[in-house]
Amino acid sequence: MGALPAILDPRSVIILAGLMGVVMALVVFFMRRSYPATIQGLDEWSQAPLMAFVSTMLFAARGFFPDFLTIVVANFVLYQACILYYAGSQKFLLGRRDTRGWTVLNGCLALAMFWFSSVKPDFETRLLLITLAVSALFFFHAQLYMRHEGRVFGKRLMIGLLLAQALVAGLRFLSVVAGLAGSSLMDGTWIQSLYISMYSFTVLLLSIAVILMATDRVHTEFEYLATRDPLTGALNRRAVLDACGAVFASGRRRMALLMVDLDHFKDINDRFGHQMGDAVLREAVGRMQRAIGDKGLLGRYGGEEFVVLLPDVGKAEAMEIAARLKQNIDEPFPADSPMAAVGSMAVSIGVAASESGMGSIGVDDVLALADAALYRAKAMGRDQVIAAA
Ligand SMILES: Nc1nc2c(ncn2[C@@H]2O[C@H](COP(=O)(O)OP(=O)(O)OP(=O)(O)O)[C@@H](O)[C@H]2O)c(=O)[nH]1
Repeated sequence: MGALPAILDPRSVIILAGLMGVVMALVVFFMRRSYPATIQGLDEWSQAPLMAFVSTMLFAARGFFPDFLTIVVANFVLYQACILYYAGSQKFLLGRRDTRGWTVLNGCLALAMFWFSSVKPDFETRLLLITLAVSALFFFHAQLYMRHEGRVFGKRLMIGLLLAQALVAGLRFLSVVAGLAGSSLMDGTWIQSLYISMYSFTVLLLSIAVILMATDRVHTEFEYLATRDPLTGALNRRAVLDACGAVFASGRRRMALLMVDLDHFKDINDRFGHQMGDAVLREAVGRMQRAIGDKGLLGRYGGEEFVVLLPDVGKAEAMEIAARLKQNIDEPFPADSPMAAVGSMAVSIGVAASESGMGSIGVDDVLALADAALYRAKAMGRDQVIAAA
């Protein structure tokens, strides 16, 4: 079996894989420069293929350079490249990296490679050790993504690649156990060719997966920025009006809108400063979100005025939600809160709801109805919920 003819010349494949790695490293490097700093991991992901390139050049020089370089250093650098890919994923997914354990393992591997190449040369044992270590690292790497899986194609591609790589390394390990290892890296056994070809494709596809994931993240961040109020994180006016328009266009029978305005907010600014006012606004939004839950959307209409869009909610439930919202806002600030000096907030709410469809009435008309109810709430002394006529 080990004597099956080579499908591909291992040395050419190794050099080609390394060159592909360099091209991909450059692509990720230039991406990193134009992407926002919030997209983490690109540094590691652009360095990893370069390291892989160095290691492949060393592997390809087997027979020309001393064994220490083409075995001990080459394997060390290759494993370090795999660790860097993993570190990039940790930063991308978790915002921090910790690969110390894997680096220590790599140090031990290097010692073993030295022992089994210079002191007691044994190709099979070297192969057993490195394939086991590679398989374990790729498996752990895949697991990291499985714990953070999203519906993003890049992530799924990443998981597929990492598992395939772990599997091929595992197969190569078993081939050694079964005595099919060949006698050196340049032996063209089928499993050797599979392993090396798989590796070269992985270098290319890993970088593509990385580019897909980072691009998707940038897209999500920009979308978030374009639709959110930067101070409070609530939807901005345009986004909430768009959402209202979409709900109206869907022809639902039941829906409700709340217009919410903090009472005497100017006093808070005047007495405690604008920054305290900002903190109070953020706190108010958090409390309102808790009252709304997944029943609807909250948008900042302007200043200290908010809109709550409640699709599929009738008048009675809208009044309940408004009451809960007011109750949450009324809750005094705890003594240990940075806003304790303010004491508490109050809010006025106007509610417009429909049980039987809006007929020819448009978004603007319903907003005007809710606004008129809010105006009445203010006129009647504030701190209350009023339903539109
Ligand atoms: N801190 C802070 N203040 C804001 C922001 N946007 C608007 N304001 C302030 O909100 C205040 C709103 O004042 P008014 O419209 O008089 O409303 P009010 O004092 O709440 O009075 P009523 O609504 O009538 O109860 C103004 O002083 C604005 O400067 C913001 O983003 N941060």
